[in-house]
Amino acid sequence: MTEILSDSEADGRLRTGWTRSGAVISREVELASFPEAIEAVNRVAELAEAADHHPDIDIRWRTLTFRLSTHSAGGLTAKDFDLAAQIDSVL
Ligand SMILES: C[C@H](O)[C@H](O)[C@H]1CNC2=NC(N)=NC(=O)C2=N1
Repeated sequence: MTEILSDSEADGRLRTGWTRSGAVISREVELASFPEAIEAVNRVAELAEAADHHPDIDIRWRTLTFRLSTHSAGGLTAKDFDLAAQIDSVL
């Protein structure tokens, strides 16, 4: 069972570009074009499958929003911050 992080633990792990709202962390990013945004989504999808942890993804033309929370645990866990770091590495 993955442990839920306290608010202060979560804030301490928050990466630049990400914000926390309750039990969710999110990052918005604007790519150069719609096809580039879709390619970015595909890179994130590969990472998510490998990690068996999946972000909610909002696609609006070339702006993407990634939201992470560990639904099964009902809060933020290390899995969210690990995947956030991986997402950053492919954007
Ligand atoms: C069995 C499998 O580990 C779970 O269904 C995973 C899949 N991806 C997931 N992704 C996210 N964001 N939260 C989860 O709780 C979750 N659970």
